[in-house]
Amino acid sequence: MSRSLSLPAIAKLNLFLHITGQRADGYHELQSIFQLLDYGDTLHLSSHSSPELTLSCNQPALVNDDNLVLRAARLLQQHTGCRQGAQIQLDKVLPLGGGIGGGSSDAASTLLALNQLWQLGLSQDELAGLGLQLGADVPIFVRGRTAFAEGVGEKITPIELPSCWYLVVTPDCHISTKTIFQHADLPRNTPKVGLDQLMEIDWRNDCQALVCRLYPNVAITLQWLLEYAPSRMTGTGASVFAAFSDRLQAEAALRDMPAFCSGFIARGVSESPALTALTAFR
Ligand SMILES: C[C@](O)(CO)[C@H](O)COP(=O)(O)OP(=O)(O)OC[C@H]1O[C@@H](n2ccc(N)nc2=O)[C@H](O)[C@@H]1O
Ligand SMILES: Nc1ncnc2c1ncn2[C@@H]1O[C@H](COP(=O)(O)OP(=O)(O)OP(=O)(O)O)[C@@H](O)[C@H]1O
Repeated sequence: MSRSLSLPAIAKLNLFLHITGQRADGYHELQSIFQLLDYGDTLHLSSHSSPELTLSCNQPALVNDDNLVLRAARLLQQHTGCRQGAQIQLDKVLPLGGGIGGGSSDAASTLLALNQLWQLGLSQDELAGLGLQLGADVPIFVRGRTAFAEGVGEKITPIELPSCWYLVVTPDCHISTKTIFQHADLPRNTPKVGLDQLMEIDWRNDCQALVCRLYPNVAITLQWLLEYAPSRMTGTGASVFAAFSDRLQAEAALRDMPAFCSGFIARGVSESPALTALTAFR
């Protein structure tokens, strides 16, 4: 029997990002707050009884075997031995390589949706574990909560933050996460501190100074946004963001952004709209 489901795949911001060490396998240990937003891509999925997986996308260049949507679907088939397949359409709106987790969120929503459509009954812990094999940012989207995160981002403590509007602006440079994490000049020894203390100090992103040096357009964009409100970079860039209590103020800034940028405004949410949609589907 064919079943269908549409799920959002929303963006995240790293409200701060501390790099606290490096593991033996090269991955970096972090402390961060992942703020989920109510804005992102949409996935439309239909299951069928043969194992083929097909992907279509409004950005045809993203249709390839390495797309995280297909990698997530294949991983789920391999892990469970499931012989069902799916036709998946990805409506992509999030910028690529923006530090807002677009690909990771697509992967997480694919895992959540196919677990439902194929009636696999995997727990959230199992799906988060599978997600971690695809990328460090995938588990947070599987769990679907704004959270304080440690480890490589997989040790998650949900938190409630005051609701506000975020302006997210992405300059026209594509930054590879791997390149930044492998750079010799990246600071890697910020001391680990408790969440209570982190809520008291000024927030910063340990990747920001290096990225601004390597990509002048990120530095220019940040300087521009700082005229409106306290601003920072998210993840390994290239996007920068600022919080506003009033949407109109965020809109005024968006109208003025540098010509080489794209941007959007979104509300910070405690629960991912993907999780909300999934609960309604059950
Ligand atoms: C910067 C963040 O976005 C913060 O949320 C994430 O840590 C990045 O997560 P991601 O994009 O899912 O990254 P992955 O696809 O897992 O890793 C890409 C590459 O970045 C490096 N990497 C990534 C995450 C991490 N904690 N340490 C690392 O050193 C690794 O070299 C890896 O090969
Ligand atoms: N579904 C997908 N959407 C976007 N990019 C994808 C997808 N699948 C694979 N990719 C590849 O991953 C690269 C990085 O994409 P993504 O948008 O997730 O970066 P990012 O926002 O920097 O992520 P993060 O915040 O997790 O570091 C893209 O350039 C693209 O080649």
